[in-house]
Amino acid sequence: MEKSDKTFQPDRVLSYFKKEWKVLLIVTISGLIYNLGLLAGLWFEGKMTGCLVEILRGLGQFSDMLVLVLGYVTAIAVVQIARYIKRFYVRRFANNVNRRMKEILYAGLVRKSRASLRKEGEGSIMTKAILDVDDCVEGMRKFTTEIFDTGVALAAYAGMLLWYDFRLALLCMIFPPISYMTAEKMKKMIQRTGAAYKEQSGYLSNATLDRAENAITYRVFGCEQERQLAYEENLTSYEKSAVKANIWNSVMPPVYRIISMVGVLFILYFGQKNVLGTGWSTWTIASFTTFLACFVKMSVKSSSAAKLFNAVHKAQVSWKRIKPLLTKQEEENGAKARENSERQDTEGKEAGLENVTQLQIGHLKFAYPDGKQILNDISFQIKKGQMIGITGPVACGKSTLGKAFLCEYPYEGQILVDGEELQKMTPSKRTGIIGYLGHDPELFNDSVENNVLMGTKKNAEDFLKMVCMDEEVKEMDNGIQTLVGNGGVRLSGGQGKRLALARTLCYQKPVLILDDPFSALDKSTEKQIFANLKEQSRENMVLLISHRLYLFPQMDQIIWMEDGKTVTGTHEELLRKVLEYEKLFMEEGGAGNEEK
Ligand SMILES: Nc1ncnc2c1ncn2[C@@H]1O[C@H](COP(=O)(O)OP(=O)(O)OP(=O)(O)O)[C@@H](O)[C@H]1O
Repeated sequence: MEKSDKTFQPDRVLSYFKKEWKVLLIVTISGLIYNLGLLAGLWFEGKMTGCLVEILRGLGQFSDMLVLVLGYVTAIAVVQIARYIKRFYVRRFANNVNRRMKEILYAGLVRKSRASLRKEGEGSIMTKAILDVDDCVEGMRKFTTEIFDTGVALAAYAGMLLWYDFRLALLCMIFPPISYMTAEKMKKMIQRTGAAYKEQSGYLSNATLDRAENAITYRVFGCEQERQLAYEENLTSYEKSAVKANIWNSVMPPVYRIISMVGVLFILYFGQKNVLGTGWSTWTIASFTTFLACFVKMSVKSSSAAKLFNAVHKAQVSWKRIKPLLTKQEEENGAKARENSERQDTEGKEAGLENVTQLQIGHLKFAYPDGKQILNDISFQIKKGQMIGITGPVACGKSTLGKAFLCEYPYEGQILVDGEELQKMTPSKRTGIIGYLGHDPELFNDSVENNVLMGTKKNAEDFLKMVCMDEEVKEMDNGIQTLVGNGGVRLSGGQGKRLALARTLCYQKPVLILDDPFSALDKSTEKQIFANLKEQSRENMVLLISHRLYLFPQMDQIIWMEDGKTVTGTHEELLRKVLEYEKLFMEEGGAGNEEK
């Protein structure tokens, strides 16, 4: 696994070029050889034409021609080999940058707060960001290629033209810049249509996800027809925007090429005057041929420079969008989380944990930005090795209390981790301390194994065993490599929950918040997993939110929540203090169900 590089700045394009300096050095050397070979080819072409004329006049030798032909063939061979090497390494450069950017991007998206993801639309942001990385890298690849294919070659051709006849050269060279300016003028249109296309493709991916995830609900409630129409509308807008963007992208390059070629007309007129000895310079046929060939090549190259503008403009739009997601913090967070998790594997499970001994919650108050006060003056403590059960009536704020630890929204009061305020910690430190499993298992369309490991190199089976899922997974079509579908659609509710729990346990954290992790399980599986969890979390602190109380006698402490306030105590104390708690516990079988 690649370690985080201190000097690397993920939000600077130059950093990606610097990181690939070795590959770019090979590109530079092969690019220079390629361009020198191209010039040599043109020089040989002119010389061969001149030699042919001499032979036809009976003044030249065939042996001279043979030497020129051999030189020409060698130049072409060198050009082709250098070209192959250059292209191979430019592609390699692009692949390396693409992989690096996507790694940082995934780390960023995985750690982005739910609130901001929801605001931007999860599907949309993911799809857009991945497309953006591709466009951006394509721009960087084209830029790297064109530096040699265009930049160096243009300078060499211009030098050669000026050397043959500077007046004619200056006259002809007016047109390529006009072609550049035209490309520059078209920039806004290409950017606008490109951005519209990206936006539509984001909407479409959202609509597709919505159709897949909520298909049954729409069918049951008879909204399928209406949803289908809405989807068709999305598809039509997407097609329209794709066609528009493509037209602007493909129509303009031929226009740029025609503009830059206009100089040929001047060469034919003034060039023949030079050959006849009545022009600005005195030329042979060979000089005329070389000049014309040089200009044609230069025009073709300048039209690719104009094309390069398009690619770079597109890349700029994409870069602007993904830049905020490519931050140093996210790069380090991703690397740190994986390193920690792998260290746990090699040095024993406790080694990678931050050493946290105590959590103190004092006068905690919380309200959602658009809502009423949900938590109102909550205080309790938890020590290393303890497990706390949190329960209370429906919608009393249990999940909200769990989420407060994620610091997605500001809270009042304190959550102190060994005396340090959680809210003031850096996100990377907080991520290293708080482990969280919410109602939504948040599974992605990959194998069972990858859903557990999320990039770490542990043994996924160990964690599947802890959540009593190892046998079930073995019986799946492709065992641990079985794809679970987007959001885990190919799994049962209980399997999805357990798989998410396995992932949470795989990324051991000192504080573990589990929001109703057993809701879709039968009692015997729940008991077994609970026993494994207790065993595994002797070095953690676990806050377990649940409606099912029959395991609560085994908790070190219980928090009863009601009206944003709490009553804290042992199970026995709660039975005495809170009538509602006693009632709920008895309804589940009471003492007969206790598992001391
Ligand atoms: N993102 C949100 N924005 C605004 N209000 C919210 C949000 N999430 C939850 N609420 C509100 O906060 C209150 C508490 O919700 P919460 O999910 O924390 O309760 P809960 O005790 O976990 O419920 P349950 O027992 O059903 O799991 C509810 O009134 C809910 O409507």
